[in-house]
Amino acid sequence: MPLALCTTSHSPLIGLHDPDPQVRAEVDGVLAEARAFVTGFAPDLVVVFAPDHYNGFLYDMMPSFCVGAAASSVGDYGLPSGPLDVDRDTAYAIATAVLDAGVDVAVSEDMQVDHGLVQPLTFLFASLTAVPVVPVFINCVAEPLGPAVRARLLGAAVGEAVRELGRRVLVVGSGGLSHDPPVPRLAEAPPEVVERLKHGRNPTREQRAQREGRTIAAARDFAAGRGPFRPLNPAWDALVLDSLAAGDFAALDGRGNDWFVEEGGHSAHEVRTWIAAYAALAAQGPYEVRSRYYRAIPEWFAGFATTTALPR
Ligand SMILES: O=C(O)CCC(=O)/C=C/C=C(\O)C(=O)O
Ligand SMILES: [Fe+2]
Repeated sequence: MPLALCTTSHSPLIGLHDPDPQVRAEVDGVLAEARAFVTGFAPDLVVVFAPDHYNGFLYDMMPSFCVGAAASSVGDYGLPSGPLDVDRDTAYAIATAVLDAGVDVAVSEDMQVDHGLVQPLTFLFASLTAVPVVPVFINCVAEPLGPAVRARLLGAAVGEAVRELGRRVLVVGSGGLSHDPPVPRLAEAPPEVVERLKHGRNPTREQRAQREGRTIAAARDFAAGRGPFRPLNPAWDALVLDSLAAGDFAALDGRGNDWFVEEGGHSAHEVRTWIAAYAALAAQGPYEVRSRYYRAIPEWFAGFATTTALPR
């Protein structure tokens, strides 16, 4: 049954701290091509593997993976807020099949999602509700993290589940490759940030503006070569892209979490969403990458990449 894939980096800084206009236009062109690819495929369901940045998933209860049976966008970084058109029955069918396959996934009847999930929907559909969606959260920031291979097993189980549906399913992976933006870490956070990481859902408009202002200021520093952030790593990004394009999951399966951080920065764990999406596609058999774009964009704190792929 038809399946297609689009993976893309996201960045909260898009539109708020842009690179040179030529670079912005280049990325807009790539995303327009991805949109055309998706329009041509005409999915009737979108399964999105995405992280969260302490907006919907906090330390009061942090699962490794969670399938949303209902979800709404918090509207961070100027993105649209409100409900997604979640296909609840299919969300439960996928969660049940994934559990049966031995991957412990949580379920949410009220998932809050942030730019990590919303941006790819706006890139590809310009809307939160154009096509029914099943959101699949993958924890990529809140330590302790399980090994990245678990994301592959999750993706493979989701791929097996959607194979049974007899529908046109687009799988999406959303996350940067190498990048080290200022996402707080519990172990080194001051008390007021620890409190936010545990109980900081639904911040006030002022609190959200403050957080977003700090991210923009950090991006200014990073683009100017200042600050404590790890550099982007185009060579590592190429290794990840090459491995996924070749279906060589073994190149990533055996890697420890420290490897991802050392090579790509703390948020490089977001490549778990790409691993899951490609593993879902691989569940259908051999695949072929149809487009691949990469550019290191410090203004967005991102080794920014977008790929599309189809079964061979
Ligand atoms: O608490 C905050 O607002 C931390 C900043 C933040 O969420 C940054 C996110 C960055 C990305 O999503 C990214 O570059 O992938
Ligand atoms: Fe992110």
